[in-house]
Amino acid sequence: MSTDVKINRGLKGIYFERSGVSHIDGAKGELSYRGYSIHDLATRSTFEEVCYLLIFGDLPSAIELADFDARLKTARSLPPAIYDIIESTKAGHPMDVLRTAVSALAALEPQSQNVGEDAFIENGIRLTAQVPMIIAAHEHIRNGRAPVPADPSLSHAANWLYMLKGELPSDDAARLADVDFILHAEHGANASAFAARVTVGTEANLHGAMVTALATLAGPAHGGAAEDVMKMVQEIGTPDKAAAYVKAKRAAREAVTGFGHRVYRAEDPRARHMREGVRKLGEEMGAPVWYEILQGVVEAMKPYSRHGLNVNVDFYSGVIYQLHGIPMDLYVPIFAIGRMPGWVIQCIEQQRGNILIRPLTLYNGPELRDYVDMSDR
Ligand SMILES: CC(=O)SCCNC(=O)CCNC(=O)[C@H](O)C(C)(C)COP(=O)(O)OP(=O)(O)OC[C@H]1O[C@@H](n2cnc3c(N)ncnc32)[C@H](O)[C@@H]1OP(=O)(O)O
Ligand SMILES: O=C([O-])CC(=O)C(=O)O
Repeated sequence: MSTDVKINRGLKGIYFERSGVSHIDGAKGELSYRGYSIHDLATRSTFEEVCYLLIFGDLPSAIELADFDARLKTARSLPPAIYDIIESTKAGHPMDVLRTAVSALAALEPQSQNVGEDAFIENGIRLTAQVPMIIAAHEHIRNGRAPVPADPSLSHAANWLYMLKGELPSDDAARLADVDFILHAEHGANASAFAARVTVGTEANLHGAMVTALATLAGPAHGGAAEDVMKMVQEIGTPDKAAAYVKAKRAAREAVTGFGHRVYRAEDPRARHMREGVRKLGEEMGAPVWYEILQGVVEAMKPYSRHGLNVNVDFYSGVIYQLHGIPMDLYVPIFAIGRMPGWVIQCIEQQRGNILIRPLTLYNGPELRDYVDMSDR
């Protein structure tokens, strides 16, 4: 057993592949998709345009966008058996229900077994349209209501809110959801995209990779952070208690949720758009206290920021969802709605010139020893 092997636990700082999709400059706190700054995309683009950009590599022309939008809208349907599966699992966490339903779609829709780039694009577009339908249907079914059918006249974000709430969202609410999806759409070799790539590396189909990605996103160190931030804000209760909360967490050497990132050593560039969203929405709704609590935590964390420890994308998103009256356990599924195109393109990149992803673990168990029969143990 070699002892001089360098082990990179958590694959920190390791390049395992090349990717032409998103670029993250962790030191400067910059992010771009296909060469376009996240700030331009968040202020000037729509989620549909960003999906097209991520999957096909360039911003769409008006005709290309209309065609892509029509494909997404045509895909807004679920086999009836999915509603039965949601009914029988309705008491579970929405992320478990979503993952189970996506897994069932693989068994129910024969085209999900197809592999190759065209199949991944086709199945990726279908799943991108179906994922919000599953989440919204579950929310209605668990509350004893019938699911709200999709409205083909609405954008992806507006239709999501319409299916969830059963009423047309305001333009501002739809745009905020649209921006949220754009900001969450893609982020390189994050844990869930990496997990999806591992699945595709075995030549498995896209639905299998999406199940892997959903399972991986659910954890509190990744997509689960927004839900935990909202719980933290509720626990803190009033802005004057934020400093004491942070002090106690740091004294116990516990992580403050919504802070920290494997790659960023400056503020996550996505956070600024969500921060502005919380501030504006809180003021408009006469509930500025949530924003004030969050800013109290940011202030109290400053002495601990020597490693560039800063807020990440999910520090502000939970409060936006709360102000929209969305249940806390839907926060991770909302992240998944936005991340669909990122996962799809990561899987497409993986299967171009595919290679099995199979690193090594350095053995540190017992030396070879003699087998002892049961009667002698
Ligand atoms: C969309 C996303 O997935 S973004 C991430 C969402 N997750 C969260 O918000 C959960 C809270 N954050 C964390 O748990 C971590 O920051 C992670 C898991 C995201 C990243 O962890 P790592 O890459 O292992 O962080 P890393 O080890 O480089 O941390 C550097 C230092 O900052 C500290 N640190 C990191 N995150 C936090 C935090 N949230 N609160 C307090 N201290 C922290 C570490 O303890 C470490 O300090 P030390 O050197 O004195 O021991
Ligand atoms: O990149 C990461 O490690 C996590 C993250 O911010 C994301 O997936 O959006």
